[in-house]
Amino acid sequence: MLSRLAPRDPDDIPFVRNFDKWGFRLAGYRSLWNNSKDLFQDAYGSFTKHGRPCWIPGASFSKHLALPHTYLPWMATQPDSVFNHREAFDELVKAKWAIGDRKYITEPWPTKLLNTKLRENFDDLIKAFHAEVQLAVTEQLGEDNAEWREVPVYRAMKTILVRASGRWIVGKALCQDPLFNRLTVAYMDTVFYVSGILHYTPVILHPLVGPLVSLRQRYIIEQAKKLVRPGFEERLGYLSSSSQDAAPQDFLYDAMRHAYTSRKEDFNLHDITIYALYVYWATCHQITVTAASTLLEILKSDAEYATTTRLQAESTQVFGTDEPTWSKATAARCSLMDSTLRESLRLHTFISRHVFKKIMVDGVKAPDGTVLPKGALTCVISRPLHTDHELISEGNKFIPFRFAPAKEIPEGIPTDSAGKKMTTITPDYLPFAYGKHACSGRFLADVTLKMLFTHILRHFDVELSPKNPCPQPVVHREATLPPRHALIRARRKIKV
Ligand code: HEM
Repeated sequence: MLSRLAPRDPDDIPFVRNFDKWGFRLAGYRSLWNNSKDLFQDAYGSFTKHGRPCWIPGASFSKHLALPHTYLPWMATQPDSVFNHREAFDELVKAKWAIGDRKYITEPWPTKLLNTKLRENFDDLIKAFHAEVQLAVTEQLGEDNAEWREVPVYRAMKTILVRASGRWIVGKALCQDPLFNRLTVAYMDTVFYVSGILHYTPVILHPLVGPLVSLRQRYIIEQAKKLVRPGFEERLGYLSSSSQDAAPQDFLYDAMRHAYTSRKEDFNLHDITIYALYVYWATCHQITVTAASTLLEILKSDAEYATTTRLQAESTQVFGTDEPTWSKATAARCSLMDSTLRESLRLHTFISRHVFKKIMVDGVKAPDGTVLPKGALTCVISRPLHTDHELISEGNKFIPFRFAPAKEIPEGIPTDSAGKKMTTITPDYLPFAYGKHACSGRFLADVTLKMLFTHILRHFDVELSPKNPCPQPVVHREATLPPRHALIRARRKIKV
């Protein structure tokens, strides 16, 4: 039935809210600016939920093609030469201005390097993160076991995760340098600032506006290069040495070695610094949003679900009272924590759409016969899908343990979603995207988030600050973020 109704000509694909028509066009772009939540809900409810693609208002006064999530298994079989995610990201992020150049996104080698590291050195990455996370948490939450410390949760999570991830990105010395970490955070924030402004600037003006809005980013890169230089020079020595055993095991060295042997044009301080900053942005931003949102939700849901008590009990059951030993296997045993994280990702992903691709060729035909136009930037609308009451009960409510194995779900909690893991991707759960370019770091994110929260809950009393008893996520244009100034208070537990 659907295939008979499917548009055979790309020009027949419908527009949400008729935004192609005069009178509706401006309203469409205005909604993207000030009410994207309702706009995406309409596109999902009227079209994509029912298996039909539609055009939605897109970046820089363009249009994007929202595809039904039911296309995903078919899309996953298509090569990058048909659906390309790097080209889509370049267009969305405006990499030339926001990152420093297009190549940092479009070149596949840094991601390949990272994927190899994630595959072959997973345990070393966990060890590096573990070594740093305890110091980073103490730095943010303090050591006082008498007085509460008020902590801005989003900033604290960002600082902790940047410092701890830095251990495997740039090594111990640099990841403990507060100035370098501040520059890294500033770089990450400026990526969004620059791409956000260009998102709402007509393309024709980008060559004028781009250089101006990216001035700050270029300054940050120059400052970061000064701090990376000693580590860069130290690593140069190892490149020519016959013994690699003593060489640093971080991304900085991996990137230098790769550029030295296979990519001479990138073998310089400038490019290697930006590749490292780009890796921070790609690996730390989403995990920070998840960490801050999850901590706030754990505390907000405590009264109804005894969330902190149950998570603490689980950690004692899995690890006893000794310092936990972390691996994929021990993390997998923390099923209540796993469920809490999946619930947080379901409700609080940073953006409302996922699986961005650019169609690279003519005549691409979807399984229902719809012909998709070359050049279109496609996405799958995710937030309304994640919260659809027909797919999940009480879809808009944070229910921390709903995904735990059925026998562990406390009484009174819906069991229709039992047994789904945080890292298991399906066409209706897209925080990590879908297909062969889905997040390859999700298993590391899984272990590191569990490590972080387990450490906090075991060593600190934590509660919401009385100054903000019920902090709510903030919708900013297309992004949903934890409230920037939300405070928690923390106090070190007294050792017994
Ligand atoms: C909660 C935390 C995280 C979320 C929600 C997340 C989400 C995502 C998403 C949506 C993509 C797909 C982008 C696309 O459609 O092309 C992605 C890609 C990727 N992520 Fe994550 N990510 C997280 C943490 C991490 C971490 C900690 C790492 C590494 C240590 C990582 C490494 C990667 C890599 C390498 C890719 C590119 C995969 C490829 O292109 O083949 N991510 N991530």
